[in-house]
Amino acid sequence: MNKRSIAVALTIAGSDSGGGAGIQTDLRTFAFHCVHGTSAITCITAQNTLGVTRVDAMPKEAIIAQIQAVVEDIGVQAAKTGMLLNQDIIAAVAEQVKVLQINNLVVDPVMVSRAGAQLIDDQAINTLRHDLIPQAAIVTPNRYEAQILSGLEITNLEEMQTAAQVIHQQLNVNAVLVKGGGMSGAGRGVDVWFDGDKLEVLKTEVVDTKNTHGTGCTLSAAIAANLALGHDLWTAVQEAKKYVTTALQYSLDIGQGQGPVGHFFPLLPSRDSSAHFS
Ligand SMILES: Nc1ncnc2c1ncn2[C@@H]1O[C@H](COP(=O)(O)OP(=O)(O)OP(=O)(O)O)[C@@H](O)[C@H]1O
Ligand SMILES: Cc1ncc(COP(=O)(O)O)c(N)n1
Repeated sequence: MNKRSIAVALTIAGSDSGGGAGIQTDLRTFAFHCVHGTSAITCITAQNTLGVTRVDAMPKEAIIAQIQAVVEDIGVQAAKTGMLLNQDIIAAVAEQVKVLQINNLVVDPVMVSRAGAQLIDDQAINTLRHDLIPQAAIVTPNRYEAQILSGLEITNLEEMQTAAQVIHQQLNVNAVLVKGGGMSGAGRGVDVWFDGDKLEVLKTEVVDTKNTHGTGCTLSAAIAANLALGHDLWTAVQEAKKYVTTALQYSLDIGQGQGPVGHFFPLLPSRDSSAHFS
């Protein structure tokens, strides 16, 4: 049989039963990039477009076993973390990243929902800050997460830029991308990059849709996929930003609340096709 070579990426994240965020979104994003997706599930959420109704954590040992099973046999060129839920899980994941020498790690520090609600406790945030984020190639906080990590209030682009620099310095992390999905007006969709050298603003058009569920997961998974493919970090971030913008343009109007972004847009016969969107 013909042995094909393919890049491999790992997502360490939670399951979203509604398929709009978490593991489900990450694997679709990897697949779109022709990267083989592997996963370590940290928790199971009962979730839909209206919100989360229940969360069950996986046992720490089960999470460690999943990571080891993937890395020790298959090997990964890049990885991302998403919802890690509690301090125990964050510490276990940080330990595995170190011991297994997982490179090209994208940390999406899922702590606060877009609506501003804190999802993990203060102890967990400390462990994220001290044990996991310093091992990342890049950390991708949203507006509220960047406020927590920097200790600064963020209301405009200038404050996003200051926060990115403060996070870079205080957390000793290689690069920071502060995401602007939670900003208002024209600032929505404007992200800020800082790597200790270049301070860059990533701008795209504002996509006018309520269906933005899973944008953060999609962006971090796309960065990981591009790193797995061998792109440098800055290129990976720029490509991922383009991808999430198009995915937003093709977001899915399903459920009664906030629908997910669409990952396989080029495969759809037509945006207006009633067969797909009715
Ligand atoms: N309406 C929009 N138009 C254009 N880009 C957007 C829009 N909303 C979010 N984005 C982009 O999506 C990416 C994810 O950012 P966001 O701030 O939404 O992350 P998040 O809060 O982690 O996401 P989530 O809503 O999935 O929790 C960023 O690149 C951001 O600029
Ligand atoms: C399982 C899971 N993981 C992550 C998020 C947040 O995701 P996002 O920031 O992309 O909305 C979520 N809602 N559910």
